[in-house]
Amino acid sequence: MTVNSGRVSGAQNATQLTGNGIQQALASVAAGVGLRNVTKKYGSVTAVENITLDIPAGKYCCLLGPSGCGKTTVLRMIAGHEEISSGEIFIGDRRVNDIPAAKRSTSMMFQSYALFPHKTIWQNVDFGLKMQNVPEAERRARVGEILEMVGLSHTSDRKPTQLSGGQQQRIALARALVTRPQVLMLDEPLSALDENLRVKMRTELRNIQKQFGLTFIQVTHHVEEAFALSDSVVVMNHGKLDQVAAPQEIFSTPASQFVAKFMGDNNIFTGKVIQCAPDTDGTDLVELEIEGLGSLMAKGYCVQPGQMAACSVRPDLMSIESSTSSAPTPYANRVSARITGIEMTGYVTRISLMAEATGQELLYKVRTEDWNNETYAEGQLVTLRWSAENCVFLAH
Ligand SMILES: Nc1ncnc2c1ncn2[C@@H]1O[C@H](COP(=O)(O)OP(=O)(O)OP(=O)(O)O)[C@@H](O)[C@H]1O
Repeated sequence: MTVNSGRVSGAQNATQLTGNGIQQALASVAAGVGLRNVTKKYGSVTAVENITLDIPAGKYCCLLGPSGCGKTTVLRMIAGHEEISSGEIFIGDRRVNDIPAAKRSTSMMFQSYALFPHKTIWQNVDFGLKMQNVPEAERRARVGEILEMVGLSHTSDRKPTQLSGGQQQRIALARALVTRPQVLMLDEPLSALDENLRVKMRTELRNIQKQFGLTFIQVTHHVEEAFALSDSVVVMNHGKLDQVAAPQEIFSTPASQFVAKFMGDNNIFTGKVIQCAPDTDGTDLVELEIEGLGSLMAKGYCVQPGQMAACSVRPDLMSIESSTSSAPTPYANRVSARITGIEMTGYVTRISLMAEATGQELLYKVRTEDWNNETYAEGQLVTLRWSAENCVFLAH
């Protein structure tokens, strides 16, 4: 763990600083979480609908989705802060439906840190142990140990306002972990931080989770954050699970139009399935007829021809050629589009386009270094092209 000053502390040094004691203590209690057909209704509002989910012990899982999709409700139900309407929740082997929050062996870390302003850092971290009536000598050892783990022993006499945002966040983490929870819940823990600190702190969270083999479940609506942190991402849509998979899989093979859209920049085309042919890798090559654009080829699992469906292509997996080019290309998919905007964002340049025939807005992303060798200009008509392999068929 690196603090603002560049000093090395916490996660990287934890074993060295504290021996294996704390590592073993934390890792040995980490437990998986299971939800079985869990539903939550608030009056006529169904916040979470019949979800079944397994989060393995020692893994980092992010609940990702737009505002109101039910992420926080899932977190609160696991923690026991919200009663479930039906279904079952397990932490490790324990069915916790009827176990109150304080006895579930979970801890929650909030966006606002929720540190007590009038207590010292030491007292803040000690608070949970005191509530659990842990004997004083043990409390002293455990608070000292966890403060060392996050590299902030020297701040123990200070008040929270005398710490930086990043330090406060680390104290909030220490306070959540000092009780040695089986599962740590994190409710948007990074959203109060500025961009630079957010990236630094998410690396620290991930390092600590990995090094100590903890089970972390985090709520976020930031795609990049979920990708950077998670072993497994749970994408939620209107109270249901749309996709549960490793970040790489969600990025390369979104399971639904909703997931493809939520990733942000994907180009999505909606149309009718014309025909399918089995491909050598067990998937199907699917031909879609897109009104105004003609035929597009995608990879996925076929549905009944005639059915409406969609396909999605990432903006970095397209390429561009002059509309006057007559050279044959191996690309199955070609769309004529006009450049409407060029944005250099650093490593990547984003080119906005509009499909000439339909007016659909499209996005092409390219390494700035490569774009600088091109002579395309705003207003120019070009051809966007991409292969069937890079085009994901989306049945729903
Ligand atoms: N106490 C409540 N009473 C009534 N409806 C609620 C209550 N809490 C949440 N809801 C509703 O349940 C749905 C899911 O809410 P939830 O807070 O879980 O969403 P979320 O994905 O965490 O959203 P956000 O990212 O904005 O926090 C929403 O429609 C919300 O309005």
